[in-house]
Amino acid sequence: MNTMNTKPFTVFVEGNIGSGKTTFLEHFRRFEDITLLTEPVEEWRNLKGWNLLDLMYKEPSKWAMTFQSYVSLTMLDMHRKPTPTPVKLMERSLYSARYCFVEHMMRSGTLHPAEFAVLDEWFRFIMNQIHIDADLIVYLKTTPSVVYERIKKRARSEEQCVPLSYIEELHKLHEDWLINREHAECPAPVLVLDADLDLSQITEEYKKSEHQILRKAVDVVMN
Ligand SMILES: Cc1cc2cn([C@H]3C[C@H](O)[C@@H](CO)O3)c(=O)nc2[nH]1
Repeated sequence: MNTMNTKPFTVFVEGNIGSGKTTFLEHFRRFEDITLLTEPVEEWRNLKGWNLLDLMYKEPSKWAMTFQSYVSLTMLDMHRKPTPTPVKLMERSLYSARYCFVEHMMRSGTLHPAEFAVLDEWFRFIMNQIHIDADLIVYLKTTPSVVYERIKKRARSEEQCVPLSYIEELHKLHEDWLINREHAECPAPVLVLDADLDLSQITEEYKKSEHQILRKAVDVVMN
């Protein structure tokens, strides 16, 4: 239990669509000292009966603003959720929302510059007023062609029209952020895992992060 109400050791799990984030989080389900917060996709698929994810993929220019506004609200809710454990693992963050998805939608013209300006003001306000920070980012690094095949196999209905070019552009934005470190506002150390590995081999990769995350959890509890 995180009885001293200290801030938990916070980990963001980041990566492209289909990079295995949910699978990675499930690997930690068995540790009672870790709170897992998976991406609230089901909320994006059903907000009072509206499937915003599907609307966004079907008519991006019309629905990207609405979708990304709601994504940001649900991510902020996750960032703010009180955590009863010394460690908190979150799937994605307001950072990947801004630096990867919103950035791409602005660069590709899916978001009108005025819409982008509003989303960027919300992001800046939240960063200045609420101080959302990570102690560690786990980056599930993948090759676009590998995750593209997984997306096809996973067959989440809304994603079937996603072209490889979109995956490649999202990959580049993740690399700019997490490998080239282009955004100083998010200084957390990054642990890069090779997420191209298939399920049978990737457990070794997860064990690498397990040690680093759990050791930090002990530090948080002991100090
Ligand atoms: C923070 C954030 C997550 C996220 C996911 N998505 C999409 C990518 C996947 O198809 C689906 C689930 O991750 O939602 C998005 O368009 N914008 C996002 N922003």
